[in-house]
Amino acid sequence: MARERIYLFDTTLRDGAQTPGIDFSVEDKIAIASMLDGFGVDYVEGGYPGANPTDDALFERKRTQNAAFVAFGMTKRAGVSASNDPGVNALNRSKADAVCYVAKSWDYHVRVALGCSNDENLDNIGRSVEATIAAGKEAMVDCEHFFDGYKANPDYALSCAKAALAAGARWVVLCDTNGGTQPHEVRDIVGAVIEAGVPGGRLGIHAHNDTEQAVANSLAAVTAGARHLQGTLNGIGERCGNANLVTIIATLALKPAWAERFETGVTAEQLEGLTRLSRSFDELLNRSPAAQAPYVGSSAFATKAGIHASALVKDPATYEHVKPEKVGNVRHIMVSDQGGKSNFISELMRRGITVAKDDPRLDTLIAMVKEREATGYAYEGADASFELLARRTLGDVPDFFEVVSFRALVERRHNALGEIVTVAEAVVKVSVDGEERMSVAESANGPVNALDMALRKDLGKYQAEIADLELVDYKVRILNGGTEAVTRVLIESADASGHRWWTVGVSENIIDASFEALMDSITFKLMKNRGHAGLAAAE
Ligand SMILES: CC(=O)SCCNC(=O)CCNC(=O)[C@H](O)C(C)(C)COP(=O)(O)OP(=O)(O)OC[C@H]1O[C@@H](n2cnc3c(N)ncnc32)[C@H](O)[C@@H]1OP(=O)(O)O
Ligand SMILES: CC(=O)C(=O)O
Repeated sequence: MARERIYLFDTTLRDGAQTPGIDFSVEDKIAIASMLDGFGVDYVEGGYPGANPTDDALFERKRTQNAAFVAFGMTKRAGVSASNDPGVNALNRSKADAVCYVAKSWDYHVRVALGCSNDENLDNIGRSVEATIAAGKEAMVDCEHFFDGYKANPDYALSCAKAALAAGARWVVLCDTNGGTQPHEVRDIVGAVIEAGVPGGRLGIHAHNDTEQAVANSLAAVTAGARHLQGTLNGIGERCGNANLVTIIATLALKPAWAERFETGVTAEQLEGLTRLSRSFDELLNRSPAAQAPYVGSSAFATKAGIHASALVKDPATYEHVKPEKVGNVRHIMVSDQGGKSNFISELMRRGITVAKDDPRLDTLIAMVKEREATGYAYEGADASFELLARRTLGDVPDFFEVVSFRALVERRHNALGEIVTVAEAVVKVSVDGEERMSVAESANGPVNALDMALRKDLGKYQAEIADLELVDYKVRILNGGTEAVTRVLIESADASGHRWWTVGVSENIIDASFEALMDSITFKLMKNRGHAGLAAAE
């Protein structure tokens, strides 16, 4: 049976630009439009020409090759013709392929927000659509507040949709602007609109996520007959965001109930780039990807639980609703106090360490991880410290150096210019091959930085090897609180090979905790240099 086509409309650059904290430059918009254009979506809404210089500059050229490039704006105002309305002219003169008008469809809004008559609003919708078609562009209409409007006055809401349709709009898009409509209401209202004569093949949905139902509402609209879905990358958008197009794309493609009946423009090959698309977008926004994002999050196919891991290694289908590789994600079995032998064997294998299930050293390692996690360690976020603990338990880590003592102090004083400065000083004494070496360092960036500098100043024969070691991130978390508090420090390190690793330290004293994580980082680097740890060991 031939599958029906669902049309995907991306509004990341328009409704997404209304997200608090997000501010796109023209270059950002061009880059995102091009990411979307290569991904099989049908429409890319770029913004609102006439509203701001960024969007004016964007719409001086067409920015997509495959997807239709869409300009958004409001319908003409009452009392002026479409040809004399500057807003409508800016849209129709832009280099967009299509124009998406926002039109009021709730009579209360027509009265309060627009201050015109219901009939004038209908006329504004019709004339605006006609002007766009006359300009040689595809026209579509976002019926703002359609669901709330329909509940208040179904006849008027319907007449707005029909005015758009009669004037030739390719798509009439029902908007849940305030985001409070529930899936069963969407299904009923979309069904009623189709029943009233608006064909599903010209009907779309634009759902907001204020009750976390935007994806469910979009799919409910498809169930009822709508064939055009609007959404944004990673669900950004005004207030709580829009329907997450990433989730919608994967669900339509991978869930048999949808995939057997419908197809979108996204191919199976493009789908494998979904995780990359979602993460590249976050990268561009300079924010961390949401670990628990469906399909594409780093936790979407991760398990800590021992019972799950044990079944997963026998057959991944036991605990996965789809295969991670279908969306370009990866399975991740983690080690922690929630894990059993299967988690550990799987993670050790990934690191090139083979250990039998009945090896007593495996029991020792698991017991150590669980005991240490109970005192504050967190190994799922400290891959290198876990690997060192595992290799130490298996007797694989040499004593490269020994720290005989260290001291750190912080002083607030006047400098030579009479300014008040706070300076940290550290002294570290290490022993390499039985020979003691003492290093002193001073830092304006605090005692941990001073200790790190002193520790890495003179490691004797290992000094040259750690020259490219860099500390790139440092996280501190106080556990338990109160006077009993312990501090967990996580340090991310990197070297010239581009490899990054995390180490952990825990103590009642933040300096001790930091020092422990620093020492693990250096030891891991020395192991890695010898091909005895990290990726090199697994190859
Ligand atoms: C549900 C949505 O997401 S709709 C999209 C919302 N997005 C934005 O508003 C972002 C871009 N907007 C802007 O930059 C500005 O609001 C502009 C440039 C469009 C307009 O700015 P201004 O002319 O200063 O008007 P202002 O923003 O104060 O008010 C909006 C005006 O549009 C009118 N209007 C709103 N919707 C419509 C509509 N669908 N059709 C016709 N007029 C409309 C309002 O009645 C109001 O008119 P008034 O000034 O006569 O009261
Ligand atoms: C048009 C739009 O963004 C809305 O109604 O939510």
